[in-house]
Amino acid sequence: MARISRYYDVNRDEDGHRYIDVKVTGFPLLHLPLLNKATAFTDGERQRLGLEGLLPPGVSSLDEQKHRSYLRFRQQSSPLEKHAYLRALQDQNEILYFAMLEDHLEEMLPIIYTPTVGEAVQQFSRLYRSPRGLAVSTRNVLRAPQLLQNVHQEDVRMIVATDSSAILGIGDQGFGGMAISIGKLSLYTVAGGVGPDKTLPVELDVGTNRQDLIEDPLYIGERHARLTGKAYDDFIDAFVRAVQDRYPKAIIQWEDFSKDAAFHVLERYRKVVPSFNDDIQGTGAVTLAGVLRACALKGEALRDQVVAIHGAGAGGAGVAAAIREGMRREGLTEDEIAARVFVLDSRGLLTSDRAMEDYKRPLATPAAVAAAWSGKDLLSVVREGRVTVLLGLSGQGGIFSEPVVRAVGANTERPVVFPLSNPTANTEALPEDVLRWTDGRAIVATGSPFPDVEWDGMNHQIGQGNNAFIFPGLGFAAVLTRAAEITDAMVTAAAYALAEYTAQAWPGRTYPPTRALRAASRRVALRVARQAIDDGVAREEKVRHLDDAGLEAFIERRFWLPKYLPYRTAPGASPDAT
Ligand SMILES: O=C([O-])CC(=O)C(=O)O
Ligand SMILES: [Mg+2]
Repeated sequence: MARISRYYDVNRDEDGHRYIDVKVTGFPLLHLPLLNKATAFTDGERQRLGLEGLLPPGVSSLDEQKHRSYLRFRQQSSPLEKHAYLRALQDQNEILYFAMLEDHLEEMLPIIYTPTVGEAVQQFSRLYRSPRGLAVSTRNVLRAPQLLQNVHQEDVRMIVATDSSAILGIGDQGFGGMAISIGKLSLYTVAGGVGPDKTLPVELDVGTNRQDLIEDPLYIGERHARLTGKAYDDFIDAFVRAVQDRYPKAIIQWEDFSKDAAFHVLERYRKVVPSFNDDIQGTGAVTLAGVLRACALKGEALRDQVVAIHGAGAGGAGVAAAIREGMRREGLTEDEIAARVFVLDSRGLLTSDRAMEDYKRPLATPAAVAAAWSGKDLLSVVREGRVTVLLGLSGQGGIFSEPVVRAVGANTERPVVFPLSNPTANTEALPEDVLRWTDGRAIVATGSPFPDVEWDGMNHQIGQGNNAFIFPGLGFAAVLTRAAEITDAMVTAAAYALAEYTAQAWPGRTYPPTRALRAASRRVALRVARQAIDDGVAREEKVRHLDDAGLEAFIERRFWLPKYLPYRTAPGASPDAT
């Protein structure tokens, strides 16, 4: 018997079929999103579970419910309205929400995730309707163990936690970052196979430095400046300890922490609790995968490229590390790599003789390499460094100007230009401009979704280089293998798995279309699980001796799918007991 929730367990009958033992009946049952089947409760269930008269007489199938909900979805007048509609559905009936998402993934992904989730973050206090996830804040963190006890789920395996200090490319968002944790976890379920009963979105509300939020009477977060230094560390320590006590099998995904905090938190905890930073490692891996594909399309190797990364926050630093690792694997020495990977922050090229934050030091170009260049700004670096691959992680919309993109185009027949910042308004250049400025020669991918571009009679598909192609498979593999730690090699394996899958299933593209997110995630999960076993961090006995076919079957069997199970009442359940 699996302990799932304070309110129900999943059991198997004599024939091995799964059913749910509910400990709640009547009205409260209709208000627990993980249990509510709404009009799909059968007549027998309605009688046994105290629901008669509380629902309209018609009994619907899941398919009929999906149809009804989809029609309503289509009637919503804007992406944000659609987002609010889907979130409300998720808070009423999670099986239906995920079943519908699965059917319409390509259409709904930009609604529940980037870019619309960016608006939902900004409007969070105004859109707020019902509770979801865990709100740890400066007023309750001392009681973190009790907060975790208040969560009804008994076996959480996947947590996405943000302190909202650097949401997407839009900065400090206070409590609103909760929407990102919620959105990422929807992808864990629909693409990564982690059941919604096993996921927990978390907002670490350490305050906000946004005076406009603090003064907004409708703001629902803590109204004071962000904790820093020891107070910040104590806060996160208390959270991590409480998670370890209550959910010893949980993996944590750190999301949207601003640059220094991102590295600090990752390094402080990655060996304490299995965890990874999505913006450093997930973005790094997804970018490496797309650049490897772009090189293959060019008929060249990564080792032949010169790469400029504009933006030295968590994403930029993670991408630099991933590209360097890719070059290392193709046989380049550290000196050769240092002369081929250039990272720029808002003050220009990072060179070893310049002042900069500690975490940027390893990304700096030896001063000698750029000593004779006329400037350290982006255009000079592209021209004088002979850059062939330009990657945008700056969060600055439009920063890839026409002269910059043309300069990359002058260095190579097939320039690779990835404006990766999110959401859409932060994209460093519009795909159609990049293609126009390079006479259709560029290979373009973006972080947020963009439609295909027609140029000179040719259709150019714009790949979505978003960490959504990495984290669901990476996290799912970590959950299934019960990884003691998420190693760098596991993250790199995710990158190569995505490139391999794309080459096989979608040749000619840099990234798969988002409708293939689930297939891509399964391949990522397979390769990451293998790497976890090879690295000796897989604590799950059952996977350690499986060959690839066995591992694939194991992943397949554990992939959660949205289906209604039959209900029985658990012994001792009384009507209306909660
Ligand atoms: O959420 C996304 O779309 C990708 C991501 O992690 C970010 O931009 O911070
Ligand atoms: Mg992020």
